[in-house]
Amino acid sequence: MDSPLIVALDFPSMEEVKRFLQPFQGEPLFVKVGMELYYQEGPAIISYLKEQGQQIFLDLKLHDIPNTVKQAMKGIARLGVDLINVHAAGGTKMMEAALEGLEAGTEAGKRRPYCIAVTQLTSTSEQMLHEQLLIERSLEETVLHYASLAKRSGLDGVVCSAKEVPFIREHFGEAFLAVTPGIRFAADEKNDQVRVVTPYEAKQLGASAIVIGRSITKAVDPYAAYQQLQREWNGGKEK
Ligand SMILES: O=C(O)c1cc(=O)[nH]c(=O)n1[C@@H]1O[C@H](COP(=O)(O)O)[C@@H](O)[C@H]1O
Repeated sequence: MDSPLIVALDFPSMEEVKRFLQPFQGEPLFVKVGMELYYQEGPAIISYLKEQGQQIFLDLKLHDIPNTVKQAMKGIARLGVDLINVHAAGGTKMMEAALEGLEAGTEAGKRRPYCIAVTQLTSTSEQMLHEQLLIERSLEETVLHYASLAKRSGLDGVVCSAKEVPFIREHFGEAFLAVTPGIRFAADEKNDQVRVVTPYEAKQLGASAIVIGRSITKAVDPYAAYQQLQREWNGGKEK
């Protein structure tokens, strides 16, 4: 992945995406298209963003029986996105099927999209894990276990909080991608996120890439906020 700063385009329409991207003209980004945008605009939004030279993380968090995921991934690979995700909770057979589908749908001679597995959503707390999901192990143990399932299935990495990246690095090395949402500037609201870190901390903790939405998209000046993101990632002091 070329750029480690992934901006979540969590907008309801292509018009709003165009408005947001206006100040970034001529500066291709790594963007994430998630459920809100993709379920409204479909493959057309991917074509548009590719024409604009953007790298694309298509965040659809697939989680279904292996055959359904495999067939869906064939179509996703044909869209020509750079990165896609599944839920590790789907298990190793589902993750292996995801890769088979991606390989089958990728044009000959091209690299298949990178595929990473969501471990525990960054909106999940340890308390929620125990009380709602009835998982007795600690959050770190669970993330590590799901990461080992992803690794065993041949996936390229995981989605987790930057807080868990040191454990991931210790067990799976530097090449295994650790893509981390739940990113906020120090002064920002957490909103629905729980396991939150700043861009500066995420870099220090060893994240491969960070995913950031509202701290940029809802900023008074999104372009200035993106520049702050770049500064922090490059070692600038937090404010
Ligand atoms: O897979 C994801 O991208 C994802 C996984 C996760 O555990 N937590 C998480 O927040 N995300 C996504 O990352 C983005 C975070 O957005 P903000 O909270 O606005 O920065 C959203 O689009 C989420 O859907």
